[in-house]
Amino acid sequence: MNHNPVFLALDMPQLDAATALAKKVKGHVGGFKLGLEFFCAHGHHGVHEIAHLGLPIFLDLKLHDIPNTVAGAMHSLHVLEPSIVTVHASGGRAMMEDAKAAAGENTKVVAVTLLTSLDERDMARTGIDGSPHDQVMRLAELAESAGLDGIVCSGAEVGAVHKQWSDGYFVVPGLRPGGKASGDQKRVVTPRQARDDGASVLVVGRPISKAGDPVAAAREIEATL
Ligand SMILES: O=C(O)c1cc(=O)[nH]c(=O)n1[C@@H]1O[C@H](COP(=O)(O)O)[C@@H](O)[C@H]1O
Repeated sequence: MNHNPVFLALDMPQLDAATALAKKVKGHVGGFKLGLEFFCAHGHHGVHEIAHLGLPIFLDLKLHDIPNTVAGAMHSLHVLEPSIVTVHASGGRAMMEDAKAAAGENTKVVAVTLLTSLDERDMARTGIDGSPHDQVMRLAELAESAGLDGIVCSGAEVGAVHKQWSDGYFVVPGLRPGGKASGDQKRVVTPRQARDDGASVLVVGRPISKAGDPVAAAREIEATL
Protein backbone atom coordinates (compact mmCIF):
# COMPACT_ATOMS: atom_id res chain seq x y z
CA MET A 1 0.00 0.00 0.00
CA ASN A 2 2.91 2.33 0.73
CA HIS A 3 4.41 1.88 -2.68
CA ASN A 4 6.28 5.05 -3.62
CA PRO A 5 5.45 6.05 -7.24
CA VAL A 6 8.41 8.41 -7.61
CA PHE A 7 11.15 7.35 -10.03
CA LEU A 8 14.23 9.55 -9.70
CA ALA A 9 15.71 10.52 -13.08
CA LEU A 10 19.48 10.07 -12.81
CA ASP A 11 20.26 12.46 -15.65
CA MET A 12 23.99 12.84 -15.30
CA PRO A 13 27.00 11.51 -17.18
CA GLN A 14 29.16 10.59 -14.14
CA LEU A 15 28.59 7.06 -12.87
CA ASP A 16 29.98 7.69 -9.39
CA ALA A 17 27.82 10.79 -8.88
CA ALA A 18 24.71 8.94 -10.10
CA THR A 19 25.44 5.95 -7.84
CA ALA A 20 26.13 8.16 -4.81
CA LEU A 21 22.88 10.10 -5.33
CA ALA A 22 20.90 6.90 -5.88
CA LYS A 23 22.29 5.40 -2.64
CA LYS A 24 21.41 8.52 -0.68
CA VAL A 25 17.78 8.83 -1.77
CA LYS A 26 16.95 5.18 -2.23
CA GLY A 27 14.76 5.04 0.90
CA HIS A 28 12.56 7.88 -0.39
CA VAL A 29 11.87 6.92 -4.01
CA GLY A 30 10.30 3.87 -5.65
CA GLY A 31 12.74 3.40 -8.54
CA PHE A 32 15.39 4.92 -10.76
CA LYS A 33 15.01 6.22 -14.28
CA LEU A 34 18.07 5.95 -16.52
CA GLY A 35 17.81 7.97 -19.69
CA LEU A 36 19.85 8.82 -22.73
CA GLU A 37 22.46 10.90 -20.94
CA PHE A 38 23.33 8.10 -18.53
CA PHE A 39 22.91 5.22 -21.00
CA CYS A 40 25.04 6.81 -23.71
CA ALA A 41 27.81 7.31 -21.16
CA HIS A 42 27.67 3.99 -19.29
CA GLY A 43 25.54 1.49 -21.24
CA HIS A 44 24.73 -1.88 -19.74
CA HIS A 45 27.49 -1.65 -17.16
CA GLY A 46 25.98 1.53 -15.70
CA VAL A 47 22.51 0.00 -15.58
CA HIS A 48 23.86 -3.01 -13.67
CA GLU A 49 25.56 -0.72 -11.15
CA ILE A 50 22.31 1.14 -10.37
CA ALA A 51 20.23 -2.06 -10.47
CA HIS A 52 22.44 -3.49 -7.67
CA LEU A 53 20.77 -1.02 -5.31
CA GLY A 54 17.64 -3.16 -5.54
CA LEU A 55 14.99 -0.75 -6.84
CA PRO A 56 13.15 -1.14 -10.18
CA ILE A 57 14.87 0.34 -13.23
CA PHE A 58 13.05 2.42 -15.80
CA LEU A 59 15.09 2.57 -19.02
CA ASP A 60 13.99 5.73 -20.75
CA LEU A 61 15.54 5.22 -24.17
CA LYS A 62 12.64 6.68 -26.20
CA LEU A 63 13.15 4.25 -29.05
CA HIS A 64 11.92 5.57 -32.41
CA ASP A 65 12.92 3.80 -35.64
CA ILE A 66 11.58 1.25 -38.11
CA PRO A 67 9.85 -1.73 -36.43
CA ASN A 68 12.66 -4.22 -37.10
CA THR A 69 15.30 -1.97 -35.56
CA VAL A 70 13.24 -1.16 -32.47
CA ALA A 71 12.39 -4.84 -31.95
CA GLY A 72 16.11 -5.67 -32.18
CA ALA A 73 16.94 -2.99 -29.62
CA MET A 74 14.27 -4.34 -27.26
CA HIS A 75 15.79 -7.83 -27.55
CA SER A 76 19.19 -6.44 -26.63
CA LEU A 77 17.70 -5.01 -23.41
CA HIS A 78 16.33 -8.35 -22.09
CA VAL A 79 19.48 -9.06 -20.13
CA LEU A 80 18.98 -5.83 -18.13
CA GLU A 81 15.46 -6.84 -17.01
CA PRO A 82 14.13 -3.27 -16.95
CA SER A 83 10.72 -2.70 -15.35
CA ILE A 84 9.79 -0.05 -17.92
CA VAL A 85 11.11 0.92 -21.36
CA THR A 86 9.95 3.89 -23.46
CA VAL A 87 9.34 4.13 -27.20
CA HIS A 88 7.92 7.11 -29.14
CA ALA A 89 4.24 6.70 -30.06
CA SER A 90 4.88 8.70 -33.22
CA GLY A 91 6.95 5.74 -34.45
CA GLY A 92 3.58 4.25 -35.38
CA ARG A 93 1.43 1.27 -34.61
CA ALA A 94 3.57 -1.44 -36.21
CA MET A 95 6.66 -0.19 -34.40
CA MET A 96 4.85 -0.26 -31.05
CA GLU A 97 3.40 -3.73 -31.68
CA ASP A 98 6.81 -5.12 -32.55
CA ALA A 99 8.42 -3.36 -29.57
CA LYS A 100 5.93 -4.96 -27.18
CA ALA A 101 6.30 -8.39 -28.80
CA ALA A 102 10.09 -8.19 -28.43
CA ALA A 103 10.14 -6.94 -24.82
CA GLY A 104 10.89 -9.20 -21.87
CA GLU A 105 7.78 -10.54 -20.15
CA ASN A 106 8.28 -8.44 -17.01
CA THR A 107 8.97 -5.22 -18.89
CA LYS A 108 6.26 -2.63 -19.37
CA VAL A 109 6.52 -0.82 -22.70
CA VAL A 110 5.14 2.71 -22.58
CA ALA A 111 4.86 5.22 -25.41
CA VAL A 112 5.93 8.84 -25.15
CA THR A 113 3.08 10.92 -26.58
CA LEU A 114 3.96 14.62 -26.61
CA LEU A 115 7.09 15.64 -24.71
CA THR A 116 6.40 17.84 -21.68
CA SER A 117 8.88 20.36 -23.10
CA LEU A 118 6.50 21.12 -25.99
CA ASP A 119 3.40 23.31 -26.22
CA GLU A 120 0.90 24.09 -28.97
CA ARG A 121 3.27 26.51 -30.73
CA ASP A 122 6.04 23.93 -30.84
CA MET A 123 3.58 21.39 -32.22
CA ALA A 124 2.49 23.78 -34.98
CA ARG A 125 6.14 24.30 -35.95
CA THR A 126 6.53 20.57 -36.51
CA GLY A 127 3.37 20.47 -38.63
CA ILE A 128 0.95 19.11 -36.04
CA ASP A 129 -2.30 21.04 -35.70
CA GLY A 130 -4.50 21.08 -32.61
CA SER A 131 -3.85 21.11 -28.90
CA PRO A 132 -1.43 19.04 -26.79
CA HIS A 133 -4.52 17.47 -25.20
CA ASP A 134 -5.86 16.23 -28.56
CA GLN A 135 -2.46 14.95 -29.65
CA VAL A 136 -1.95 13.04 -26.39
CA MET A 137 -5.45 11.51 -26.59
CA ARG A 138 -4.87 10.44 -30.21
CA LEU A 139 -1.50 8.83 -29.48
CA ALA A 140 -2.80 7.20 -26.29
CA GLU A 141 -5.53 5.50 -28.32
CA LEU A 142 -2.93 4.33 -30.85
CA ALA A 143 -0.66 2.99 -28.10
CA GLU A 144 -3.54 1.12 -26.47
CA SER A 145 -4.60 -0.41 -29.78
CA ALA A 146 -0.99 -1.50 -30.39
CA GLY A 147 -1.07 -3.46 -27.12
CA LEU A 148 1.31 -1.29 -25.10
CA ASP A 149 1.10 -1.13 -21.32
CA GLY A 150 0.65 2.62 -21.16
CA ILE A 151 1.94 6.02 -22.13
CA VAL A 152 4.05 8.95 -20.99
CA CYS A 153 2.20 12.29 -20.89
CA SER A 154 2.10 15.44 -18.81
CA GLY A 155 0.02 15.87 -15.69
CA ALA A 156 -2.26 18.17 -17.66
CA GLU A 157 -3.52 15.23 -19.72
CA VAL A 158 -3.25 12.22 -17.44
CA GLY A 159 -6.74 12.63 -15.95
CA ALA A 160 -8.41 12.54 -19.36
CA VAL A 161 -6.28 9.64 -20.58
CA HIS A 162 -7.04 7.69 -17.42
CA LYS A 163 -10.79 8.07 -18.05
CA GLN A 164 -10.39 6.71 -21.57
CA TRP A 165 -7.95 3.87 -20.70
CA SER A 166 -8.78 2.83 -17.15
CA ASP A 167 -6.26 -0.02 -16.78
CA GLY A 168 -3.39 1.77 -18.52
CA TYR A 169 -0.02 2.46 -16.92
CA PHE A 170 0.69 6.18 -16.91
CA VAL A 171 4.10 7.74 -16.54
CA VAL A 172 4.10 11.48 -15.78
CA PRO A 173 7.24 13.64 -15.93
CA GLY A 174 7.39 17.45 -15.94
CA LEU A 175 6.69 17.58 -12.20
CA ARG A 176 7.57 20.56 -10.04
CA PRO A 177 6.70 20.74 -6.33
CA GLY A 178 5.68 24.40 -6.84
CA GLY A 179 3.61 23.50 -9.91
CA LYS A 180 5.23 26.25 -12.04
CA ALA A 181 6.77 25.74 -15.47
CA SER A 182 10.49 26.48 -15.47
CA GLY A 183 13.46 25.93 -17.76
CA ASP A 184 12.76 23.44 -20.53
CA GLN A 185 9.53 21.99 -19.07
CA LYS A 186 6.36 23.65 -20.37
CA ARG A 187 3.47 21.36 -19.33
CA VAL A 188 3.98 21.08 -15.58
CA VAL A 189 1.94 20.04 -12.50
CA THR A 190 2.78 19.08 -8.91
CA PRO A 191 3.57 15.45 -8.05
CA ARG A 192 0.43 15.30 -5.89
CA GLN A 193 -1.85 16.54 -8.66
CA ALA A 194 -0.43 14.02 -11.13
CA ARG A 195 -0.95 11.23 -8.65
CA ASP A 196 -4.52 12.31 -7.86
CA ASP A 197 -5.29 12.41 -11.58
CA GLY A 198 -4.21 8.81 -12.13
CA ALA A 199 -0.44 8.72 -12.72
CA SER A 200 1.11 5.31 -12.02
CA VAL A 201 4.70 6.62 -12.05
CA LEU A 202 5.91 10.10 -11.13
CA VAL A 203 9.21 10.99 -12.81
CA VAL A 204 11.23 13.56 -10.89
CA GLY A 205 14.73 14.68 -11.84
CA ARG A 206 16.17 18.09 -11.09
CA PRO A 207 13.82 19.02 -8.21
CA ILE A 208 15.68 16.24 -6.32
CA SER A 209 19.04 15.88 -8.09
CA LYS A 210 19.82 19.61 -8.15
CA ALA A 211 18.47 20.36 -4.68
CA GLY A 212 20.94 21.50 -2.03
CA ASP A 213 19.78 18.53 0.03
CA PRO A 214 18.45 15.84 -2.32
CA VAL A 215 17.32 13.57 0.53
CA ALA A 216 15.25 16.36 2.09
CA ALA A 217 13.78 17.21 -1.33
CA ALA A 218 12.80 13.58 -1.93
CA ARG A 219 11.28 13.33 1.55
CA GLU A 220 9.28 16.49 1.01
CA ILE A 221 7.82 15.16 -2.23
CA GLU A 222 7.10 11.81 -0.57
CA ALA A 223 5.27 13.58 2.24
CA THR A 224 2.90 15.30 -0.21
CA LEU A 225 1.75 12.01 -1.73
O1 LIG B 1 10.07 9.94 -21.03
C1 LIG B 1 10.33 10.70 -20.10
O2 LIG B 1 10.64 10.30 -18.99
C2 LIG B 1 10.11 12.14 -20.34
C3 LIG B 1 9.11 12.46 -21.23
C4 LIG B 1 8.67 13.79 -21.32
O3 LIG B 1 7.73 14.10 -22.06
N1 LIG B 1 9.28 14.73 -20.56
C5 LIG B 1 10.32 14.44 -19.72
O4 LIG B 1 10.81 15.35 -19.03
N2 LIG B 1 10.78 13.14 -19.64
C6 LIG B 1 11.95 12.82 -18.80
O5 LIG B 1 11.62 13.12 -17.43
C7 LIG B 1 12.75 13.69 -16.76
C8 LIG B 1 12.35 15.03 -16.22
O6 LIG B 1 13.41 15.60 -15.51
P1 LIG B 1 13.25 16.92 -14.65
O7 LIG B 1 12.65 17.96 -15.54
O8 LIG B 1 14.66 17.22 -14.25
O9 LIG B 1 12.35 16.56 -13.49
C9 LIG B 1 13.89 13.74 -17.76
O10 LIG B 1 14.70 12.60 -17.52
C10 LIG B 1 13.22 13.62 -19.11
O11 LIG B 1 14.02 12.92 -20.03
